[in-house]
Amino acid sequence: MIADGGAPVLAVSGLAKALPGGRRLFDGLDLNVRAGELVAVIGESGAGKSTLLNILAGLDEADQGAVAIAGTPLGPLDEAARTRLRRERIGFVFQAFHILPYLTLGQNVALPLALTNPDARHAAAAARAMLAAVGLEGRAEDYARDLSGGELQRVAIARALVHRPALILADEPTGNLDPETAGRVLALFAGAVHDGEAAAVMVTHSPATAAIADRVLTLTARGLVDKNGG
Ligand SMILES: Nc1ncnc2c1ncn2[C@@H]1O[C@H](COP(=O)(O)OP(=O)(O)OP(=O)(O)O)[C@@H](O)[C@H]1O
Repeated sequence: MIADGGAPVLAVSGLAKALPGGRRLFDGLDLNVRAGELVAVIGESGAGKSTLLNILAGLDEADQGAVAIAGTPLGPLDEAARTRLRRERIGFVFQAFHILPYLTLGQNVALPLALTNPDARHAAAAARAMLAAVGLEGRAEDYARDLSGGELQRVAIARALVHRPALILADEPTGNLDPETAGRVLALFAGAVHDGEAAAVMVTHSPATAAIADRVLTLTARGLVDKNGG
């Protein structure tokens, strides 16, 4: 379901980014994503998809343009305020944000809550509920090191969603999964976005993964374009 009306959760306008050597990745990039909407970003290798996600998260700087998350512009925020916004408002399913092998599943999933809320009992209960929602009921005490790839990916999704972020950023959320597991993980991910009324941007190379999105946009040097070139 795509919510219509209301301010977008993610509002991006006029974004431009060039590499240190001068190669322009994109220019004039606009993107609005509303609550409950899942947008897939595809494009050639090296087009700048991961760079774009990093800019949306405030982890990298654009050369021009503006990004606002839940009405808060990133531009004027200092590093501490950006970190706080990230922890409170964004859920990440990134390869770089790996699940920690020597923590239990419950501890891994509770991490985003532990960073913002000192109520450990609430965090543990919320983590158990979120693990159950991704099909890992009763597994909170298991260690992450013993999990399969598909199970780990589900833990990563539970961790990205546990603090009910306004915005979810995902980089290849089904990377390295077999098609059947990938399908299950994706359905779960899309359901969580739609039910939780989060806005989500997901970068992928996989047409099957992109197919579950509400919109599929291709990253080009002139920004994000849809299938019809608009
Ligand atoms: N810190 C950096 N300094 C210089 N070049 C960089 C830096 N980070 C990324 N690049 C370059 O920017 C370009 C875009 O990289 P990015 O990872 O964003 O692309 P991508 O579209 O996500 O690619 P892929 O689909 O292969 O993951 C690449 O040519 C990469 O080599």
